[in-house]
Amino acid sequence: MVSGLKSDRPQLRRGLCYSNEGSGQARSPSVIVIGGGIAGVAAARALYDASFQVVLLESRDRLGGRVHTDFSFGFPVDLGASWLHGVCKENPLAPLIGRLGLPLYRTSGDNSVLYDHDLESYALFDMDGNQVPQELVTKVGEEFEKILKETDKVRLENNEDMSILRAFSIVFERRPDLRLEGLAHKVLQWYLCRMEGWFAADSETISLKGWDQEELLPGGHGLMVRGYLPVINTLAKGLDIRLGHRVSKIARHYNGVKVTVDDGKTFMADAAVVAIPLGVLKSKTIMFEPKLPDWKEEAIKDLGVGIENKIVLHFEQVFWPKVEFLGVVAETSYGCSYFLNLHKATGHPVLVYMPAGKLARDIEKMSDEAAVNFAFMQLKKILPDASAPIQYLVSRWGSDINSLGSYSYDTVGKSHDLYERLRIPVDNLFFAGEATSVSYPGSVHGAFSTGLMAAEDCRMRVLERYGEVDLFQPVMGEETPVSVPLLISRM
Ligand SMILES: Cc1cc2nc3c(=O)[nH]c(=O)nc-3n(C[C@H](O)[C@H](O)[C@H](O)COP(=O)(O)OP(=O)(O)OC[C@H]3O[C@@H](n4cnc5c(N)ncnc54)[C@H](O)[C@@H]3O)c2cc1C
Repeated sequence: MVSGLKSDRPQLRRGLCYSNEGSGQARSPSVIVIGGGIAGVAAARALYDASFQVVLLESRDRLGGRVHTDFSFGFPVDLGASWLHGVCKENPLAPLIGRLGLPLYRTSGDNSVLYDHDLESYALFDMDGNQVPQELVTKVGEEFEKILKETDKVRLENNEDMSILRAFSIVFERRPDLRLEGLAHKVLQWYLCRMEGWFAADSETISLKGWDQEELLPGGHGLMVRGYLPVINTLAKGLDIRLGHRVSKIARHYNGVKVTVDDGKTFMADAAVVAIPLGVLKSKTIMFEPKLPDWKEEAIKDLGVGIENKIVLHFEQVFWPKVEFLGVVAETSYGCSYFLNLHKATGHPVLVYMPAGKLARDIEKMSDEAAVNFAFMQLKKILPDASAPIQYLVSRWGSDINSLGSYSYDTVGKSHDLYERLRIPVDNLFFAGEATSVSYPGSVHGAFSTGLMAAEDCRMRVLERYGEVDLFQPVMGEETPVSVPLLISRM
């Protein structure tokens, strides 16, 4: 339970002795949070409520990071995260979403195939615009599950890791009866395409050993109908936030940290929470002094980061079937595609094209207009009478220097404990963000939890140094969460 929604901040206690570059002034413990995504904002909120002096440095001119609700159509549309994965009270974000009264629209329930789609929620078409019969979609969905079970056997028999794609081909060699032909094969490729979307990566790079190690909460998947931004804004209320502050150097000393931003300005504190994306850490654009230990650098290098994007198309009116997803099946998963129908959840005539992996990377090389045209051409294949969009939005999470990727995933041959290694603190640096979440990587609720965890570790460590652990409120665990039911429509 985040204590961040308390309106009255406990009184700062004085008397902790902190030497700031020789100033020797008595002051309260202090922390710099780097990165204003959900992880950073949650950490900053928790430490502020635990009476720390907190400053949050964010490189963009907005908060939220990979939570990005855009309002340029006159209503909220999420260009980054839009689902709450696991619509249930066990979800770490549920108390906050419940208390804010934010409605959720469930696109799939507990009976999801693989992770995020159930069999009733979509309409699939071939390239000629013929709808795939629903019985075939259901049958192939069941076959897909059987194939996945067979890959499990392959995993158990082999010490060496391999890609999901390789495991599929081994299964087909052993069980030719699971091979599908013609239209059924194309539908199977569509399932694979959806699986690749979940990891934002291609099946030849996803680890057989690691792909299902995350924890899936019950309750299916719910779209945040009013966008995710209210969650960020609530957590950020009253904090000292410096937008447009791109951190370029993080130096740690025996008694604190010194953080430098692009224009040379420096900030000092007892500790820092580093809540920047894995892609940015990989790019080495932030200098750590002294350098991070080898085990941390290796974890940064080895954990995968994939790309998923959204091309949001706003139409004059609805001309498509009333389903959650529209899909195009093809010979290869690269050729398949899908659109999320936002009309069902929000009432607005909007379709969201969502490419992932290599396709997303290829589309990022195009101009916005060309990307929109590409998505529209996919739509025209299945609905030849489709009218052109009146407005659009295009995300570029792979090339945006503030993210350099969409979310993390397990690559072939690398251990799942990389997430934990990314999280482990180094001296007075505490790490947070989706890529530090062992249980829920690549998600908003996972990133949120790591923010709280880093805040609590930081609080303990800083106060232990002064022998003051009992003087300050714990970051979490003392409040009994108020149970407010989630507002869910569909199912
Ligand atoms: C297209 C897409 C769809 C997604 N869909 C879902 C979904 O439906 N449900 C779900 O649960 N998750 C989804 N995710 C994943 C989810 O968005 C992320 O896991 C989560 O938002 C990550 O939060 P974070 O705080 O770890 O990182 P971020 O939100 O990326 O925050 C990091 C912050 O650090 C800032 N920063 C970067 N460099 C610097 C620097 N040098 N100095 C200072 N600040 C810096 C960034 O600007 C950013 O604000 C999706 C992601 C994408 C991209």
